[in-house]
Amino acid sequence: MSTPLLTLDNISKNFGSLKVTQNITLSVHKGEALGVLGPNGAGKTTLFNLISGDVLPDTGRVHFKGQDITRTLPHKRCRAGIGRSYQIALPFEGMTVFENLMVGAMFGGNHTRTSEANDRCATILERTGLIGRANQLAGGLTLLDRKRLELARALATEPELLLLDEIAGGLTEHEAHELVELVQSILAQGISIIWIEHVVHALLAVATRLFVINFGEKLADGPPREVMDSAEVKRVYMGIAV
Ligand SMILES: Nc1ncnc2c1ncn2[C@@H]1O[C@H](COP(=O)(O)OP(=O)(O)OP(=O)(O)O)[C@@H](O)[C@H]1O
Repeated sequence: MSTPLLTLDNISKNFGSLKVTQNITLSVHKGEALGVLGPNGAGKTTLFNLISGDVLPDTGRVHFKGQDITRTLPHKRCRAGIGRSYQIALPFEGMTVFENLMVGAMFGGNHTRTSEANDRCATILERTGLIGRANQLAGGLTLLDRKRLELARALATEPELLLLDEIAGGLTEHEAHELVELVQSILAQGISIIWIEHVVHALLAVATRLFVINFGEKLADGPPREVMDSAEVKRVYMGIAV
């Protein structure tokens, strides 16, 4: 098999006496959509923070495209191709939707010219259904549009690996369906994805593999159906006694 795009090798992280990530080993290959599941507080967002560099591990190594990035700063990881959305969207509220994207494109993208970044942002706004909101202030957006903007901003940084943190929560069925289609189109474009999501049916519509965490430890990693059918996953994640 080809070199993985991302590898976490035996990563651990404690916050004081709390063991939030325990000996996690994980690989993601180009073209994969890895779904991440786990109960509240299991350590899913911390896993993203360890990948994006917002948190540094106590032990273990992180590699991206074959390079050791264990101690690399977040902005450098972003420029290397790791884009992320945050669970709580915090756009620049006093800036327009378009300006928010431009910040991402100029910061993380590979554009030397503003006109290139402009074109790219317009394309992303079109794809994410935000083109009609381009000149609106981000602070006035609905929940769905805030989630779209969070994803659009991450896309503007031109990621090869996109980390999505609970983007479907709180959406109506129809809105979640639209979001799934958007994520599928991003995947089809060749961008690899890791998606933390409690809305399981949305996740299953996209994930090529599932990774389940419990108390910071890996509980399961494999094909989605197999993982969802596992007695241990049903017990821990869905609260079903088997
Ligand atoms: N910076 C921090 N300092 C101290 N404790 C933290 C910190 N970040 C996270 N934690 C704790 O680590 C544990 C795991 O948090 P994390 O946000 O990674 O879980 P999660 O699986 O994403 O949860 P949720 O599904 O509720 O979003 C929680 O108990 C949380 O309170």
